[in-house]
Amino acid sequence: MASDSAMKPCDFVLFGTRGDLARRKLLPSLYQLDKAGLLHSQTRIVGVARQPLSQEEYLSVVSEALNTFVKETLCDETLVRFMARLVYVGLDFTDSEGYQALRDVVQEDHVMVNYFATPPAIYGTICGCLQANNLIQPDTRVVLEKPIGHDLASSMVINDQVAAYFEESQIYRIDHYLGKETVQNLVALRFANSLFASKWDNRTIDHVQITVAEEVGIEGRWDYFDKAGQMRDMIQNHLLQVLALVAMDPPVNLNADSIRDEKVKVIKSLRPINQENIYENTVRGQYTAGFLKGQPVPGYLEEEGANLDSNTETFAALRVDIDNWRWAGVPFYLRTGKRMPFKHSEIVVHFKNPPHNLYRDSYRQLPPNKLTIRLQPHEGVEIQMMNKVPGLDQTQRLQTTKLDLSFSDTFKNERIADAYERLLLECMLGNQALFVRRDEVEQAWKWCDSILDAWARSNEPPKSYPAGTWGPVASVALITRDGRSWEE
Ligand SMILES: NC(=O)C1=CN([C@@H]2O[C@H](COP(=O)(O)OP(=O)(O)OC[C@H]3O[C@@H](n4cnc5c(N)ncnc54)[C@H](OP(=O)(O)O)[C@@H]3O)[C@@H](O)[C@H]2O)C=CC1
Ligand SMILES: O=C1O[C@H](COP(=O)(O)O)[C@@H](O)[C@H](O)[C@H]1O
Repeated sequence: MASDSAMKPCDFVLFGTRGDLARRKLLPSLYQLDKAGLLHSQTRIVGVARQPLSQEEYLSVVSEALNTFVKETLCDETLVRFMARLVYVGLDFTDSEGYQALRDVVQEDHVMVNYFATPPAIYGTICGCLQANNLIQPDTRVVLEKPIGHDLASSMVINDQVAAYFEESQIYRIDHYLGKETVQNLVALRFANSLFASKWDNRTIDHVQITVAEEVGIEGRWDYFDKAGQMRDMIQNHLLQVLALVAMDPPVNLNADSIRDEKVKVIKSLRPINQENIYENTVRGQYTAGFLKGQPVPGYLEEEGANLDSNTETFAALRVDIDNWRWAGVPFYLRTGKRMPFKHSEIVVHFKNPPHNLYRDSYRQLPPNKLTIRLQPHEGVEIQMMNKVPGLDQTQRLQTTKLDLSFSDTFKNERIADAYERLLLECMLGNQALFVRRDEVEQAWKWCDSILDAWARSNEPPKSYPAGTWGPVASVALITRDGRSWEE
C-alpha cells in the first residue's frame, strides 16, 4: 500500500458500529479510504456493539451498510480487502469486564483509535472501562462525536470525564464541517492568495453572510432534535466553526494549535447576545406544513413522535458582531434552517463600494464586489465584479459579471471526498488540525447559552414558516433594517 510509510497500523475501534452514523457515514468512509489506498495494510476495524454477533453476521451488517450508503458501485477488490480488516466484539459499553474481549483483539504495536459513535452521556464511562482494562497507551486516541453536552456546564462535565483518562493531544472532537473540502479551501483561499490577504478586514469588507440551508427536516430524530434545536444542532458547532475560519487572523503556521489558537480568539470576541439585545439580533423559526419540490411535507409539530406544544427552533437567523480590531463595524449574518427550499450552503463576503463613484450618472450606487464560497452543493468560488459592456457608444454601460471557479469543472478528474473520509484519515495520522479543541467548544457554548437563555426567558414562540420557504419573514427584517438583504 502506498500509505504504509505515511502512517502506523491502527486498530480503529468503532463503538456503536450498528448505529445510524456508523452505517451511513463511518463504514462507507473507511471503505473509501481503503479504496484510495490510504489505510495501512495492517490496519483493522474493530466494530463494537451490544449484541453478540458472529464474524459472519457482522460482515453482513457491514456489507448491507456499504451497499446502501456507498453511492457508486462497490469495487470487488477493495471489498475483499476491506472485509478482511473487520473484527467484531460484542459488549455492553458500560460493563468493564466485557472489555477483556476487546483487549484480546487489539494489538500492542497498533495505534488504537477509539471512535465513540454513541450517546455522549457514556463517553466518560467508556474511557473509564478502557483504563480499567489497561487499554490506554500514550498514543491511544479517542474521537468524540457532537454534541458535546447541551450547554456549557454539561459539556464541561463530559470534557472533564474524558480528560480524566486522555490528554488533550489524544482527544479528537469531530465537527464534520471542518472535513468538507470547501471549508478547507477557505483557509487556502484566504492565506494562499495575496489578493484576499490584504483585503480581509473592516477597511474593505462591508459584511459577511453565512447561510446553511437544509432541505431535510429532522429525519425521524425527534427525541434528539427537540431537545437540541437548530442553535445547538448547527450553530454552536458548524456555523461558528465556519465563521471562525472566515474571521480568524493568520495563524503562525498550519499546525493544529496555531489554527485553533486563532479560531478561539474569534469565538471569544463575539459580542454577547442576551435579553437586552435578543430581538434586534436574532430570529428563530419553526416550520409548518408546506411543499418541497412540489410534494407536501408535514410541519415540525406533525413529525413522527412530535410533541404538540414544542417551541424548539428549526431555523435561526442572527446578526453577529465581532468585537476586535479587524472586524469592528462588520456584521456577520448567519442563517440556517431545516426544510428550506433546497440544500444550499455558502459564505458571501460583501466588499465595500469604491470610495468615489465615477459612474454615478448611471449608477446611484455601484453593485458591490462579492466573493461567494459555495460550500455545498456545486462547490466552488465565485467573484462578482463590474465590467464595461463592449461597444463604441458614449455611455459607459456596466454590467455585473462573475468569475466562477466551479470545483466540478476545474477539477474534473478529482472526486470530492466526504468530510468524514478526511477526518477519519487525519485522526489515524494523528493530525488534530481539523478537530475542535476543548476551549473552542466551551467558548462556543458560553456564547450560545446566553442566546438560548434569552430565548427561553422571552415569552415569544418561534415564528412559523412554511416548509419549502427561506424562513420567517422576520428574518428578512433582521437584515433589511441594516440596509442590506440576504443573498437569493
Ligand atoms: N446520526 C447522525 O447523523 C449523527 C450522529 N451524531 C452523533 O453520533 C453519535 C451516534 O449517533 P447515532 O449513530 O445516530 O446513534 P444510534 O443510536 O443510531 O447509535 C448508537 C449506537 O450505540 C450503541 N449503544 C448505546 N449505548 C450502548 C451500550 N451501553 N452498550 C453498547 N452499545 C451501546 C447503540 O446500540 P443499541 O442499538 O443496541 O442500543 C447504537 O448502535 C451520537 O453522539 C450522535 O449525537 C452526530 C452527527 C450526526
Ligand atoms: O451535524 C449535523 O449536520 C447535518 C447537516 O450536515 P450536512 O453535511 O448535510 O450539511 C444536519 O442535518 C444534522 O441535523 C446535524 O446533526
